[in-house]
Amino acid sequence: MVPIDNITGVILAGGRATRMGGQDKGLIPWQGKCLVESVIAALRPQVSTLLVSANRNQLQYAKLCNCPVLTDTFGHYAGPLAGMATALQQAQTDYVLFVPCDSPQLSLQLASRLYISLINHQATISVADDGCRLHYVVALIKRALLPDLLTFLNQGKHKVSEWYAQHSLARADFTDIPETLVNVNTLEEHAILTQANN
Ligand SMILES: Nc1nc2c(ncn2[C@@H]2O[C@H](COP(=O)(O)OP(=O)(O)OP(=O)(O)O)[C@@H](O)[C@H]2O)c(=O)[nH]1
Repeated sequence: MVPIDNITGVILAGGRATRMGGQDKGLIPWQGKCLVESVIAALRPQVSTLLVSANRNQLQYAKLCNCPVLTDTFGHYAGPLAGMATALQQAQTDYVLFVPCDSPQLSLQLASRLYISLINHQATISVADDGCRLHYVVALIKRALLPDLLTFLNQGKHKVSEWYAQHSLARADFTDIPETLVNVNTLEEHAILTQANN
């Protein structure tokens, strides 16, 4: 059984979105709403508490998501790990499920697959694998890793894959539903995905 009561869900929305021309990705249109609203809808039933990690438009995120919005405390736009660290500090649960704000088709099996994989591999981090690549910011992480992450960041390091490589990492299999991990980084990808859903 997946311990939903013991999982905090965190939407990472604190990037610069340079490939999107600087537009805040979570707030771009998606099926008549903002993209982050689709992420929230998929994540909410799978976790006990929700948090958003953002470095701009915090009021808008708070209204749309109806949950606390955290601003990175480890440098401005220092990368996803900075948002993860801030969220791990705030979370009260043993597990924290991170998702990006730009993946509008997330599976309702996300938490269960990541959790089962983490337990089966006796890992501390579980990452979604679509068969072609790992989605580093779709991950279930044990909150107990916070001190280690702080040490890593305090060394001036920011690379997600480098930090993960220092830990026991499980790969959760999403090869049967890779479309649930698709994210939109550019206006072109946004247009293609919008068209595919019409
Ligand atoms: N909290 C926080 N989240 C971040 C930060 N950088 C990236 N993210 C989030 O992490 C996820 C993956 O980020 P990327 O798409 O690789 O980077 P990005 O800055 O959003 O976009 P590009 O500038 O186009 O690479 C997205 O959901 C981002 O919002 C950051 O500095 N802080």
